[in-house]
Amino acid sequence: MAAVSGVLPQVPEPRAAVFRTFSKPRPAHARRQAAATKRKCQASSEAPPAKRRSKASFLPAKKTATKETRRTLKGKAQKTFSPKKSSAGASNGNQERKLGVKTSSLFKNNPEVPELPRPVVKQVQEKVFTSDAFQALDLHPHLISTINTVLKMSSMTSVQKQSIPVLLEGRDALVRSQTGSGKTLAYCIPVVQSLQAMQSKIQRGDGPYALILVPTRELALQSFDTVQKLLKPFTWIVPGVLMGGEKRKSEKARLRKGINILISTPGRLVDHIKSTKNIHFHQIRWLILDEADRILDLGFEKDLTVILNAVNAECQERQNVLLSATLTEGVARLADISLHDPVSISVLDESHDLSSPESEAFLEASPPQATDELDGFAIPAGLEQHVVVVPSKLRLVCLAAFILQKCKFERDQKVIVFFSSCELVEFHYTLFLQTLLSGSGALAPEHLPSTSTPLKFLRLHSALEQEERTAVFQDFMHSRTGILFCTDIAARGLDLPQVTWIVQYNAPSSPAEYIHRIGRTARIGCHGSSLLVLAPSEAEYVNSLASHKINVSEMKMEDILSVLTKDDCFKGRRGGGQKSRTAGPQEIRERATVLQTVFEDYVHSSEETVSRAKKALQSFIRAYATYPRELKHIFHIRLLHLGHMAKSFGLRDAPKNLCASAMKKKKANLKRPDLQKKKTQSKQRLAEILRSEYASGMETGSAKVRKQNTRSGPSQPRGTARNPGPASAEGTD
Ligand SMILES: Nc1ncnc2c1ncn2[C@@H]1O[C@H](COP(=O)(O)OP(=O)(O)OP(=O)(O)O)[C@@H](O)[C@H]1O
Repeated sequence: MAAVSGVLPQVPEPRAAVFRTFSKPRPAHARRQAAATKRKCQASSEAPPAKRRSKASFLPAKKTATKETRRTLKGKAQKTFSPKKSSAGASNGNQERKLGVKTSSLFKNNPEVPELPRPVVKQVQEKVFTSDAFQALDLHPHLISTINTVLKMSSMTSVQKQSIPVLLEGRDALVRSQTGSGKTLAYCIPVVQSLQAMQSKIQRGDGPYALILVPTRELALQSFDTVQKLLKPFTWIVPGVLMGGEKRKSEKARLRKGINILISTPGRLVDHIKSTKNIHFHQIRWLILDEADRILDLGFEKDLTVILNAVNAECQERQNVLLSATLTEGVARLADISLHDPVSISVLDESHDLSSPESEAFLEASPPQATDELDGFAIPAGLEQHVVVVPSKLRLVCLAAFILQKCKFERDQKVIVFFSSCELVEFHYTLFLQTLLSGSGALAPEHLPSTSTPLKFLRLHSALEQEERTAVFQDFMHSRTGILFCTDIAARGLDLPQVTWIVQYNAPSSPAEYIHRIGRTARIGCHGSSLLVLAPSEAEYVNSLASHKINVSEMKMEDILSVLTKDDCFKGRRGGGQKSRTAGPQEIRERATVLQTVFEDYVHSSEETVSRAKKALQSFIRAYATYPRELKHIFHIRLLHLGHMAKSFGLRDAPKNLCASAMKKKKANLKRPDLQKKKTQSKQRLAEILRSEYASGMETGSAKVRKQNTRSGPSQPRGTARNPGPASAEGTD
């Protein structure tokens, strides 16, 4: 068992203070220094993480931007929404008049789709499997037979082959390998092996021997499931999971009885540390941080400090293991000073020669050197990445066409679509449910897609009731087909079998999140594809990805839209009911316009639906404002055409007060100091909401917001979440 390090060098980053507490209690002067840094951290951690910190605002940053936006809005009012003027070509205008729709031209006045940069990058790759069987390891025979018969696995993956022996030796470790390469078992097997082998047999009442922290509730359930299976022959070791959304009382009871391998989200564990007498850590032998880079994110800092202080106060020696597909140099540096003699395990193959022995993995005794983000992360070999550039007005029809293509005209497709906020998920989920599903929609029954494969829409985000969240997760997990709309809560760690496509409808806020999102497909040596949707002004993002060794190939929007010619439910009245044999660009445009009209008709069918669309648009703009500084030159509100963007929410007009009212409010607030205090409070509340995924679900702040949203009661669509409120641009909703 590794002894943990003593006095640590001073590290300026606030995160370092948290990380230091991996160590056992330190001398007084170091403690004083750490306390001061911790106070600083705590103060700073009141605010949401830097990339989410910018206040949810849709105010243009500069005067010039204001002018531009006004011009945009004015222009929009003049140019669009007049059936006479609408022109996807003259014939399209005719068609619209015939249909009596108010849809403006989707294909006019769009910015030119730029030629995409084609940087040549050599992607980092890893070999997933080895030829070595688990029998090669020094494991209890019952554990091996459980792996073989219950988990139905025979040979080890590269990361398992490298990690398991090292961890069984008692070393601290930093483990990095690509998504879907078997990291969960890489730490679960050594934990179970070491605990079952303890000389004095573990008693349930001893409490936790291993603490596994994961960022989301679904991941907690998933890891719990794996541990439970491995423990089948070792019934005296009791696993347990703590996560937000469950009744605190029942968790307390389970803690009282005893949990030996405790899997938890940080927020919920902190709640129990603060409020549950029966929780103690004096037996802890293992501390595991799965998705370590996420857990060490600023948003978790406060919780992690509480947890590590509680553990350090009671336990002197333990093994620390940090794992992720995207361990950055920053995390490695912190680990270097905090862990005891850690081993860095990185399964990399930059040579692309997957057959060479060196390609399997390399192992360094010390110091740990997780590759810097800039060096690139490994991407599964079976993953084909695509990008499509779509003018803002056409985003919605393009997404719908892509989904129809995959899930209606192809078999056994399972698609995950990532959005940047809960509100966006809710809006698109309801819209597609109401318009594209038989019997429920704005399309007249004879105009419904003659779905051979029925479409199945699901959605997952942190504002759903836990019960529904778990049900959706299980449903999608066991479905052969389906479309899951979600936020980044589904981006990390989830192992959903047979996902064929990942769509990033809103671009992620970092290359790491890009890697984790696409990593929900092409797992454990399988094949899969991903599609990133960009606006013309965002095309430069391809270069940004390339600088992280991420290679995407272009897909053409016209090719995606052409699926609409496969089903005559999208045909206008012109040209009778026959299926068109030769679908030219004009035909595609007309059909896209019909589909857009269906969306717009639904959105404008009631004040309620218009209001929801407006809120979703606002949520999009707020999330857009949270891209980190280094991406602001690509993702900046000033670069967006709000009128065009409104169209992608089925709105016929850009909400006029979108910018103006927000600006008025800001000016008025500046003159009223009494409101400044309120503003700070609401900022804090926003921070709470942003972090709700990791919270216990018992905080008063977030509960209030949920309650407010519940009040909308009957007006909410079926199954609508309690709080699809403001959410971050990534994984914290
Ligand atoms: N040795 C093995 N043989 C066959 N399948 C395996 C093996 N090890 C793990 N798997 C399976 O591979 C899948 C991915 O494993 P896991 O979820 O642990 O990946 P991961 O590396 O943690 O991914 P992520 O980085 O996305 O969290 C799971 O379905 C798991 O059951």
